[in-house]
Amino acid sequence: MQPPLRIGAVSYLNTKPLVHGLRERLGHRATLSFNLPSRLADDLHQGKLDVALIPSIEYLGDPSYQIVSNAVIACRGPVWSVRLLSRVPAQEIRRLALDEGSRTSAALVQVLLWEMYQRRPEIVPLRIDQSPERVDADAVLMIGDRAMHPPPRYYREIWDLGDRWCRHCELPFVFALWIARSGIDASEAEVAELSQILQASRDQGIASLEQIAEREAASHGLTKEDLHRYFAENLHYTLGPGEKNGLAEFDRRARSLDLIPHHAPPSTKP
Ligand SMILES: C=C(O[C@@H]1C=C(C(=O)O)C=C[C@H]1O)C(=O)O
Repeated sequence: MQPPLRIGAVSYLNTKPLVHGLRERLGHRATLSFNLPSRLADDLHQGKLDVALIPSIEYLGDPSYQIVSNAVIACRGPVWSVRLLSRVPAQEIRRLALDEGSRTSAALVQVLLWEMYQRRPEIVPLRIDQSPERVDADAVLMIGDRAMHPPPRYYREIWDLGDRWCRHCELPFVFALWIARSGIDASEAEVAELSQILQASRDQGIASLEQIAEREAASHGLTKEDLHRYFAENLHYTLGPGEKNGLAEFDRRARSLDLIPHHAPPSTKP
């Protein structure tokens, strides 16, 4: 019998509607684990996962990667959970701290700063356990659950990067996609079946947004109304023609700044 596929999903609230009932649907076919987007990307690349919900820029950086579902994390306007917090006017940012969990938004903020102000700030990391107050930088990019709470101090400018991109380009933005690496131990029929399962979980999740919001809100310090609005109005979960155009546009702009990762092939893939 072939070993179960190893599937990795993002550990943030934004992914709850995509993984609704997923474990049950997968049964013995696959294992499901959760992690930060950047770690999922590294684990997929190193062959520690077979399929994962990874940052879109990582997909753009590896031509051998295959999209396995039209279930995605995207937005068509303000996204709420991807924010630039700047202590200085954005055109004066010299040192920028990037959330360690991010790859796509980390590139997106650099694309926007370049296109709007011709600025290429020095980049430093914002560790996952580090508060934005404690980093020595003019501005901080934060994503995921921690970016959803009001920042604890005064910032000169706060950007919602979903909103900024959508207004700048008049296109949706795709943050993450379900990707299979090449060489996995699964037939085409099994990948097609997985694709159906991921879509069914998304569809079921979208039909259960109130229930998910009710279940998750309090433990994340949010009201169920706000969390429901995040799922229903900020996030968009289907890769349609607009999202594909947005992804192609992001590819072009990030590539022109050399922000697409160049992956050397890993020496051994287990
Ligand atoms: C909207 C979000 O999308 C995410 C942003 C990602 C990135 O910046 O690399 C990757 C996966 C998504 O979880 C968010 O995390 O808030």
